[in-house]
Amino acid sequence: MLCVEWNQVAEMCLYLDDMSDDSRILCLCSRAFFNDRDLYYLGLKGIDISKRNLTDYGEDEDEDDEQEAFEVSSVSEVTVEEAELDSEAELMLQMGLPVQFGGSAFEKNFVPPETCVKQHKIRKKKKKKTKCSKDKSIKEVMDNITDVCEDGSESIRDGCEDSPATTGEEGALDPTSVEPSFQENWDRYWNQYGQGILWQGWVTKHEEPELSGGEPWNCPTTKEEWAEHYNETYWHYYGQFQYWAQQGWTFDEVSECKDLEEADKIPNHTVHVPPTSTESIDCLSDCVNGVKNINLDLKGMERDSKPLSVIYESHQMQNPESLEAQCPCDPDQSEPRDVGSADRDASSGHTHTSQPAVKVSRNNSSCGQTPVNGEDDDEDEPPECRQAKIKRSHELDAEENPCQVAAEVSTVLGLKHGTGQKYGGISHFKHRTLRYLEKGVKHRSHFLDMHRPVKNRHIFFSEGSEVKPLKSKTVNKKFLKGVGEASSDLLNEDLSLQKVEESPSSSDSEGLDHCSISDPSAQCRPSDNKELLENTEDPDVEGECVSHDQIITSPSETTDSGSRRLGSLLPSNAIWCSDPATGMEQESDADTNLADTRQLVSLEIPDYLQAEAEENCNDSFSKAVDNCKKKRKKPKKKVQSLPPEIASDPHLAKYWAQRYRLFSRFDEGIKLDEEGWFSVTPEKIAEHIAQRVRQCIPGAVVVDAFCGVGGNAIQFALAGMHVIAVDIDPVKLELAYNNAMVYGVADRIELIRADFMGIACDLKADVVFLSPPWGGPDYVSAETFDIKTMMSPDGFEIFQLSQQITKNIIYFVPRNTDVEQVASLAGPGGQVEIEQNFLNKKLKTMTVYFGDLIRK
Ligand SMILES: C[S@@+](CC[C@H](N)C(=O)[O-])C[C@H]1O[C@@H](n2cnc3c(N)ncnc32)[C@H](O)[C@@H]1O
Ligand SMILES: C[n+]1cn([C@@H]2O[C@H](CO)[C@@H](O)[C@H]2O)c2nc(N)[nH]c(=O)c21
Repeated sequence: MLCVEWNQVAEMCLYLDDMSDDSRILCLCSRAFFNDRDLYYLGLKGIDISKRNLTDYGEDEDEDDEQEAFEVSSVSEVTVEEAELDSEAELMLQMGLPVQFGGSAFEKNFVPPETCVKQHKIRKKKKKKTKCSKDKSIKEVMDNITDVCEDGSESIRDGCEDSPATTGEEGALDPTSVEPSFQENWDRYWNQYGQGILWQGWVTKHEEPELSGGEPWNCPTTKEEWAEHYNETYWHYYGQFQYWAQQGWTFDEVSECKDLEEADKIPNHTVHVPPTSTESIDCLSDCVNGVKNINLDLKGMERDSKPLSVIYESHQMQNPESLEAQCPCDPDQSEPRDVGSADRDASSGHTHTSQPAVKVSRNNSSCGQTPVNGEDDDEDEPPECRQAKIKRSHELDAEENPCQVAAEVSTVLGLKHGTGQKYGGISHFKHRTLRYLEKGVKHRSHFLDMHRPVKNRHIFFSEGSEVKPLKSKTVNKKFLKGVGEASSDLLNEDLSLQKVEESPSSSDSEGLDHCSISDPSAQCRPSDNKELLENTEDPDVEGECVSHDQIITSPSETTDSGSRRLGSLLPSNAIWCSDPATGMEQESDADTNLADTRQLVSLEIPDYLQAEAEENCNDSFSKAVDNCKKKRKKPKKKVQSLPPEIASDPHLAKYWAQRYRLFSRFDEGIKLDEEGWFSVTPEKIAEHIAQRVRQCIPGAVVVDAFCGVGGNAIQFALAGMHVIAVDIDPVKLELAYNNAMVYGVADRIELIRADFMGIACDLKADVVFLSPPWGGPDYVSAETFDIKTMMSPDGFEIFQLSQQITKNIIYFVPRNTDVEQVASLAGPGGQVEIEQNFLNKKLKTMTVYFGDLIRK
C-alpha cells in the first residue's frame, strides 16, 4: 500500500555565490504521510501501558526526542486493547495533555470548561454508573497506591493526580483543576485569535467557501459541520495553548482596535458561536465568551483563501544561525537589523517561478507579536509562532529580516538549514527563495509533529502552579534501567528463557562463528542456531561457503535482464555463501570477526514485557487489571519469546513494541540484531520508497548499498525489482537473508558482503539506495545533522561513488539533516526532491531523490 497522502509542499531555489542564476539548485519539498497505528498497537498487545510510560514502547522511539515522556498516570485507564486513539489524541498524550482534548477521543468525552462544569458533572455521574467495573477497581487501587509515580518521589495523589497534564480522566476533565490564570489567558487568546483560526481552518477545508447561502454557522447545510469544526478547532488550540503555556510561553495581547485599524478597516461580521451538540451548544458559546464579539475579516480571509504562492526571500544566508543571534525578534535586541540596499538589490528579480508569487517581507513591527487580523495566513499559528509574525507585502523592504525568514521556513516546513560544508566545491548560497506549492501548508503543519525546538522560554505560571513539567529524558532512561534491574526476579518461564540462553543469537559470538570463518568449506548458516532458522519458510536453508578470489559474476547476470544486470568485482578475500535451495550466494570475509565484539549482556527481562506477567504479580493493581481483562473475555494471547538482544537490553523494549511496524510479518520469523532494531526502515516507509522507484523505473536493478537486515531490500524486491544488497557486516546479511525468506523474495535479492566504498565502482544498476549508519540513535541530539561529518562513511564520499553507478540515487537521511547541504549534492543547476516522511503525523525521516526519481 502506498502512503496515505503525498504532497508537494514547496519549491526552494538556492542561488550559488559567484554564479549565474541559471546555476541555482531547485529543491522540491514534499511530504509523504503514513499511518501504521494498527501495527503499533499490535506490538503493544500484552503490554500494560497503564503501568508504564508509552514512550518506553517506542511511539517516540528516538533517544533524544524533544517530545518528552508523559506520565504514566495520564493514561492510567488506557490499556492497549481499548487504546483506539486517533493521531490527534495521541499527540495530546505525548504532549502531556489529557486525551480528551484530542480528536475522536475528545468527542466521546466532550467537556466544555467553566460554565459547563455542573452540567458536565451530572452527565459524568450518569456515565460513571454505567462504566466498566474496571474503572472502579482501578480507581480503588489508584487510591491506595502511593508509589507508582515514576520519579518515585511523589504519590499519584500528591504528585500526579492534581495536574491536568498528567492526570487520568477525572483530574483531566475537571476544569476547576486548571489554574485560573491559565484559563484567563486562554480566554484572552481565543478571543483575540479564535475567529481567525476558525475561519482559516474552514477556508482550508473548503476550497472556496460559498457565502451566498449565509455564513457557514448559520447556513442549515453547513451548520452542523461548522459546529464540528468549531469543536475540533477550539480543543485543538486549547491543547496547544496549554502545552506551550506549560513550556513557559506567554503571548502578548494586542489591542483589537489597533489591529483592526491596521487591517485596513475591514468590514465587520459577527461570528456566532454555533451549536456543537444539542447538549453543549449554549454552554460552549458561554465558555468561549467574547468570541461573539470578534470581528471577522471576510475580506482578508478571502484573500487568504486564494491558493498560496508565497515566496520567502533571504539573502546572504551564509550563516543563518549567527544571524539568528541578532534577530530583532529577540526581545533582548530592540534594534532592527538593517538588511541594506545591497540585499535589496540582490533580491530583485530572483523570483524564478512559473507561477505568480507574492514576496513576503518581514516587517519589524510584526516581529513584536502584532498579528494583523485577517491579513495574514499565519493567523492560526500556535503560540510559539506568534512571536514572529510575517506580514505580506508586495515588495521587499529594508526591514526584511533574513534570519526570521529562515526561521519561518524551518518552523513551517520543519526543515533544518545548517551551515555545513556544501558538496562539489559549492561555497555557499547567496540567497534562497521558497514558494509554497500547496494551499494551507502552514495550517496543516500545525497538526504535524516536526520536533520543533522550543525557544524563548518565559516564566508563565506562578510558583504555586500545579502544572507539572514534563518528565525528562534522564528520568525516563533511569526508569528503564531500574525496571530492567528490578524485574529480573519476575522472569516468566513462558518466555522461553532457557531457549534464549541456549540458543546463540545472530549477534552472539557463537552464532557468528559459523559465518566469520576462514575455512571456506564450512557451513555458512549456523546449523545449530534454531533461533535463527526457525520460522523461515524453508527449513533447509543451510548453504555452503565458496571462496572466490576473482571477479565474480552474480547468478543474476545470466538471467534475461540484459545489460542492466550486475557484474561485480569482489574483494579478493571474499567468501561467498551459496544457498543450494535458492541459488543465492552470500559472501563472508575471512578477516572479519565481529563476533568478538558482541556479547549477551544479561538476560533480565522487564516484567512489563511479559505478556502474562500479571499472574506473578500479587499487588492489587495487577489484580485490578487482571479483573478487567477477564471481564473483557479476550482470548489469551500466545506468549512470544523475546529475542535475546531485546531481553538483554531494556532500552530495546521500545523497538520490540514496534516490531510489526518494522516488519508486519514479524511473527513469521523475522530476526534482527541490535543495530537492526534501531536502524531498520519502517515497513510503510520502505514500501513507499520502493513504489516510487517502481513508478519511475519499473523493473529496475537497485543497489541497496547498506542493506542492513533487509527492510528496504525486501520492499524493493516485493515491488518487482532486482536487488543487489550490500553490507559490510555478515550478521546483517544473515538476517537480511532470513527476513527475505520470510517475505518470499530471497531469490530476487543478491547479498554481497563487502564495503560499499570498495566495490561501488564495479557495480552497475539503475538506482542506488543509500541508507548508511547515522552514528546510532543519538543522531537526533544534533540540532542539524551534517551528512559529511556525522555519517560514517563520509556522506559526500558515499554520494560521489554512487554517482559513478547512476544519477538515480535515493538518500535516506535523518529528519534533522541540513537541507542546504543535501541540496548541494544536486550540483549547480541541478534538482533534488526532499521528501519528509511522516509516520502517524510525526516526522520520522527524510528521503532525498535525485535524477529521474524526482517527481515533477
Ligand atoms: C542503517 S543500517 C541499514 C538499514 C536498512 N536500510 C534496513 O532497512 O534494514 C546501515 C547498515 O550499513 C552497514 N554498513 C556500514 N558501513 C558499511 C560499508 N562501508 N559498506 C556496506 N555496508 C556498511 C551496517 O552494517 C548496517 O547494517
Ligand atoms: C539510527 N537510525 C535510525 N534510522 C531510521 O530512522 C528512523 C527514526 O529514528 C528509524 O525508524 C529508522 O528507520 C536509521 N536509518 C539509517 N539509515 N541509519 C541509521 O543509523 C538510523
